[in-house]
Order: sequence, then structure tokens, then C-alpha cells
Amino acid sequence: MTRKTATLVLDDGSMFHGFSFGFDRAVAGEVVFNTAMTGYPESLTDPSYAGQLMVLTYPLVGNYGVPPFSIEENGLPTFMESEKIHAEAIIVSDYSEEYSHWNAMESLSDWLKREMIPGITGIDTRALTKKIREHGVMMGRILIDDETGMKHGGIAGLNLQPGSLHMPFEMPDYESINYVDRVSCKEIITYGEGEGKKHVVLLDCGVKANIIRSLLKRGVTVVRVPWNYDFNKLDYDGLFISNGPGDPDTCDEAVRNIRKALAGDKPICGICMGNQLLAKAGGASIYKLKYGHRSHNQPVRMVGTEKCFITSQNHGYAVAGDTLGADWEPLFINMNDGTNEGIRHKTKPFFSAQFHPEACSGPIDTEFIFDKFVELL
Ligand SMILES: NC(=O)CC[C@H](N)C(=O)O
Repeated sequence: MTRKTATLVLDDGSMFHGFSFGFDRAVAGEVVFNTAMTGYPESLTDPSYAGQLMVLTYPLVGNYGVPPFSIEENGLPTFMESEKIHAEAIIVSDYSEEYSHWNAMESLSDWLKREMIPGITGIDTRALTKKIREHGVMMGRILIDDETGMKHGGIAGLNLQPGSLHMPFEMPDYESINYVDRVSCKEIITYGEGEGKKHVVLLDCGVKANIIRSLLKRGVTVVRVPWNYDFNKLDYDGLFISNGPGDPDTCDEAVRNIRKALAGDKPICGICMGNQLLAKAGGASIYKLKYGHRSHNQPVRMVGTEKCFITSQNHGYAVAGDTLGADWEPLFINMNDGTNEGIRHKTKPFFSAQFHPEACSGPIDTEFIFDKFVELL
């Protein structure tokens, strides 16, 4: 089998040559690395990866295949975190077309092709990751060789399709794009309705299925609303703010609505983007981390205790802990780099986590966050 060559070109001009194993299309995005050893079906369908080229540092990828896209009774996909792949592309060291797993239905390559998502293999992902760690996250583009293997400009395998070095397509300005608006639901969706159940408004900034499932498991009705919907007009018992892609500073409409809710006493909980938006509504500011936290083994300490939890994470921005208002305090701190990993209000039932207690994939140490929230309703 002849494989098309593919090249990752970083914003600083450096190039990494490999082979295409996904859909042959030029794409651009923010290049981020994830050090988890498993979980590519969940990570690729996590809407928080919209606009990003996902580098997996675990060297062998694809050997357990891809599960089917089956839908549960509650309307949620069983094995995926949303209805489609949201990452712009996947970059690996050693793609395995051969796979074996009890629920595997197809190869990663076949899935990527069907969803029109590029994948490149044969990349020195250690060298790439070291570069990103030293320089910070960078934009990058993936260019695919054409059928004839034409070579242009001295760079093997680059053709003149839009996106080549000769006809550069516009590099997206990751920070200014409101990716949340692209991935959020467009209308209200209700899950788990039933007599006498508490109603949780879920502000959908790009919610992962397992967040909804984690709430439903605890016997509440989930009313999923678009990210910029003014939920304050609804009759509800608690507010849950989801994860989501991109820069939280693009979501001021949501921040304004959350701020209105802060005047009341109904429980509020947030995850990842939800933590950032809650912090912003409370007056704190957000900054961009050099290369983010994306893994299954981020240790966080619960402030005021000696308890450490191992958490699943996927974020590039963080709450500036020293900008929290007088009514707020840190709830979790990252034990690797000391950054803020969650906040809580000093007197009201408002709290949030920067990590992913719903896991999927990753450790489930912090699932108790859902219990706490539902107890407070
Ligand atoms: N998973 C998320 O919710 C990510 C939040 C935000 N987009 C960040 O990168 O920090």
C-alpha cells in the first residue's frame, strides 16, 4: 500500500514529516499535546478540542480500534463524548491499523476518513512535544501530498492545494474565534424528565456526554440550554456549566447570565470552561497557560486538606487565583505547577473544577463533585 506523505508545519516554521492515515485534507489549528495512554475515541469527540490539532504522546495509537456510534435510551452516545469528531486532526507516532477490542467496530483510520478528519503517523511526537513545552502552544497546519506525489518548493510531498506553503489559507486566529457558539446546542434539550425531580439547567458550552450522564445517574432532570441562553428566566433548582472549546474571553454573554445567577442562592457547579466562566462572573481573570494540561494523571490537592486526587484534564487556560474576589477562595490546586484547579464561594453553594470529574476518559477520583452538587439542590 502506498501511503501519502503529510507534513505538520508549525508557526515557527519547523516541519515534521509523516504519513497520512486519515482523510486527505489540509487543516490548521492550535497544536496541543495530550499525554494520556488511552481514550482517543473520547478525546476526539470531546467538543473542547474544536480548533485544535491533537498530538498524542503515547506512541502506539489505534490498536484497540473504534467503538460503534450507538445511542442510549437517554439519547446520549454510549462510547463517544458527542455526535462527531471535534478535533481538527490527530498526530501520532505509530498508528496501528490492526486492532482488537471487545467493542471495536472499525479502525481509527476508517473512522477518521468517514468523518473527514486528517491523521498523521510517523511523527516524532516526543520531539514535537518538547518543542511545544519549550515554546508554548503554537498554531500549525497539516499539508497532504497529492496523488502524483508532486514536490514543490523543495519540500517533498507538498502540492499547490489551498493550504500549501505556496497558497497559504488563512491561519485561524484561535483566540478570537467563538468555538463555543459552533459546538453548543441550538435549542433546549431536556433529558430524564419525571415527576418530582429536581431541574438542573446545563449551560452547554460544548458539553461532553458523560457530564449529562453523570447528572442523570443522580436522578435529576437535565435541561440543556445553548451557551448564550438567558436561563435566569427558567424555573430551575441548580445550574451546571459545562466544558467547552476556545478562549473563555469569547463567552461574555454567558458570563453576564451567570453573574445574574450569582445574585441568587441556587447551587452552581462548573467544569473546565464552566470553572473559567464562573470565575469570570465572580470577577476573576483568566490567562493562557504555556502549553496547558491534557492528560489522565494531573494531581490536584483540595485546599485545606492533604487530599490529592488524580484527575483527567484538557485545558489551555486557567483562572488567575490571585484575582479571585473577596467572596471566593481556591478549592483545588495543581500539585505539578501550583495553578488554580477550582474555586468556591465562601458563603453560597457555588463551586467548580478545572479538571474533568466525569473522566471519560481518565480516573474517576473526583466523581464526588456530582454527588456534592446534587446533594445541594
Ligand atoms: N475542556 C475545557 O472545557 C477547556 C476550556 C478552555 N477551552 C481551555 O482550553 O482552557
